[in-house]
Amino acid sequence: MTDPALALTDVTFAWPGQDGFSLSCPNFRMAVGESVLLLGASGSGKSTLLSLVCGIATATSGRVSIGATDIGTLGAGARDRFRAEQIGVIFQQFNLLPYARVLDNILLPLRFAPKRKARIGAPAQEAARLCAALGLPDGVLTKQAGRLSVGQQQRVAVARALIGAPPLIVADEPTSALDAATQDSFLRLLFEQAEQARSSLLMVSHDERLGQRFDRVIRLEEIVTTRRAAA
Ligand SMILES: Nc1ncnc2c1ncn2[C@@H]1O[C@H](COP(=O)(O)OP(=O)(O)OP(=O)(O)O)[C@@H](O)[C@H]1O
Repeated sequence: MTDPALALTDVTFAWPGQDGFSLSCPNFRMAVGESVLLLGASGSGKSTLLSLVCGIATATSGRVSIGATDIGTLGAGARDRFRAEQIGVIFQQFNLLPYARVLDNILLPLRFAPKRKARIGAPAQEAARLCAALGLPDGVLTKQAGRLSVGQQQRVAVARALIGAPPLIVADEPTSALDAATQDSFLRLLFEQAEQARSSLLMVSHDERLGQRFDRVIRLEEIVTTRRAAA
């Protein structure tokens, strides 16, 4: 039997601190190649859940598995390497290095992921292919990332997540800064490239209009129970 792309089983987690926010997720699974949109209001715990999926935060109890690997069994260094190899992350604020060239930003995850790098013959050519497929202009690879428009930076963040075809792409509100027409073309390009790489795609958003393209649309409260320690 094939392992799911992602499986959360009996997961609990609490942020430290007096007004600690905690959540539990008894069971959430994504099949290989599946696309899922998780909807939730601001502050409902979407980014917290993604941090658990990426191993940036570690569950207090339960299991978070990517493919066959329970990431809770990995030490901090091994978890960082595993994330670089297996997960393409698109952050809400893109997290590009503004003074570095676009090319260096896109190739950054490969530096920590030799197997992901080995999947590509020529990294610079693959970066150029992704930029063209994502509608970025010729010559963009040598530009400083911080000098691009917001929409272009968003596309660079997608190219960085997709390079080397990681099995799982995780995206935190990646369209929040775009107008409706740009959102649509951005999502189309993201889906095309994720499908080509056969990556599963987990996106969180508060925007219900994004749902049409996804295999499944789930409200966070369907899979997660949250609590705040202090009222
Ligand atoms: N690093 C942190 N340390 C302590 N508490 C945190 C931390 N990050 C988030 N929280 C708590 O977790 C709660 C949920 O936040 P989270 O960012 O997961 O929600 P969200 O649904 O992604 O919100 P938004 O849509 O506004 O980004 C917050 O209200 C906050 O109290």
